Amino acid sequence: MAYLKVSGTKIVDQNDKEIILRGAGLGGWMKWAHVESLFEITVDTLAGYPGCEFQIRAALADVVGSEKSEFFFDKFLEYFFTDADAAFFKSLGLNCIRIPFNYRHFEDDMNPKVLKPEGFKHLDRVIDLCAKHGIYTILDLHTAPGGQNTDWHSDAGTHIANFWLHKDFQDRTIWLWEELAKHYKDNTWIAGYNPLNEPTDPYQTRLIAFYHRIYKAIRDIDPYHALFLDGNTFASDFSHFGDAHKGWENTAYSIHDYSVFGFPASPEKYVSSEVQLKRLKRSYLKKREWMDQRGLCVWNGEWGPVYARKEYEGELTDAINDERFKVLKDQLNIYNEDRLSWSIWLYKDIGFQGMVHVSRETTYMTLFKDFLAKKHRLAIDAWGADDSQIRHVYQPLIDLIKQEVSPEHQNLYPAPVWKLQDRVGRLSRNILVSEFLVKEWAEHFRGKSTEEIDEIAKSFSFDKCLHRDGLNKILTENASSVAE
Ligand SMILES: O[C@@H]1[C@@H](O)[C@H](O[C@@H]2CO[C@@H](O[C@@H]3CO[C@@H](O)[C@H](O)[C@H]3O)[C@H](O)[C@H]2O)OC[C@H]1O
Repeated sequence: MAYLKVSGTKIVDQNDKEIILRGAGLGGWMKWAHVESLFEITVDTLAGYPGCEFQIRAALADVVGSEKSEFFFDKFLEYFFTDADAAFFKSLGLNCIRIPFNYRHFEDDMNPKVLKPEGFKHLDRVIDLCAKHGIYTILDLHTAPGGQNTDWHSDAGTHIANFWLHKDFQDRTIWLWEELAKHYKDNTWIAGYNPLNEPTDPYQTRLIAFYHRIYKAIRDIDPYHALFLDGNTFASDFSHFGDAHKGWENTAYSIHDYSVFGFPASPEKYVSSEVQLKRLKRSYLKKREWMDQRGLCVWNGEWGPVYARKEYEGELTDAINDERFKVLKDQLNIYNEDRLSWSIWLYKDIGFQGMVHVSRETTYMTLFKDFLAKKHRLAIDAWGADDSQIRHVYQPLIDLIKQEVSPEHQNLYPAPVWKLQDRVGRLSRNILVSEFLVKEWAEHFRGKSTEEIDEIAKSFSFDKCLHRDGLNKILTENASSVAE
């Protein structure tokens, strides 16, 4: 087998046959995002933890000691994706998994530029499992040193994307990709590298300069794999890329096409009206405009609605989710017309967005039941959250800023993606309140034996997961459907 490559607007195999990559992101695995699964403490669908991954890891080590803590995380990584997951994924007709990972698996901040070989243990395992089932993978550096974006998933503990302010963080990232390229350059099941998830560079130009550097660094070692470059401002904006693409071969460009209609913050009920469909399409076309003007290849690296849960949304759950499925189908219709490759967010979590999710009956979910309910009530995972129960608490702060700050200074970058209320939500809930809950999350493990900790981690294994059948059916129906 040979490498996939980018040819014009398409991804093709060695015979120049078009390969449309359709699959999902493995969020919440080698990079945690609260909502995603383990901790859903802040927002990543991982695991339901609060705060940032590094805070959670430290808090668990404080409570159970570093040996048991490492044991837990290792087991979590193992159970989270096994042969059964790969077989199931493939059975849906999907062919690609985007694997987000945190740089901390490979490098310690206190020992910079010294490779932790153990970082490859699970990444290699999952890439190989996928290959065994005929699934391509795309490696996504979701969390770079210093934080390449303003959100919790860059694991920086702050909303300042320091990656853009310290050359040292950028140098370390270049170094890491060189190590990854050395390790993976011969692996043809890897469809490509996605060097930086959702950058937010307020000045735009530093991102392009960084992409030139990373392109050269990777290409010097690995001339084979395709690169998937995210646009600025959470993969939504290529307006400052100019002619930069002329220096980059075998490169696709990644948009993240989340629609507000798929979230609790939707301004209205989604009914697939003509006006709504136009809005859905307009926002998608705007993100890919720069590529379309130049005949470049587009990959939708993240998208997808979030879902209501019976334990929180009660009787409204099914109606809400039917609406979200409508958004999903309408997005897919648009993508099919363009023969678009996509990676929905995400494969597995604790019930927010995943194609499969950990059952409420498992040890992890039982242990954290009340904690997760509190997190949900406090809406500390600001992204995708329903903040209706606590909005009144933060509204005075928003009003104060509106009253005291002149309108032209109220919308700070990453505006317009972050509006004033989003910024207040991220800083006050996602960062501040979350920080207070990190220790409470870790305390659930106090006194647990190694066997008990293993059982908690096992909650994430495929056989303990429920399937979001509505979502999976729609994905299967669209896995290979394209306009001729
Ligand atoms: O780790 C993932 C992370 O990559 C993902 O990032 C968020 C993506 O959405 C961004 O907001 C959207 C921007 O476009 C608007 O049109 C949408 O309405 C917004 O939802 C957000 O700022 C990013 O953090 O989120 C999920 C994480 O688990």
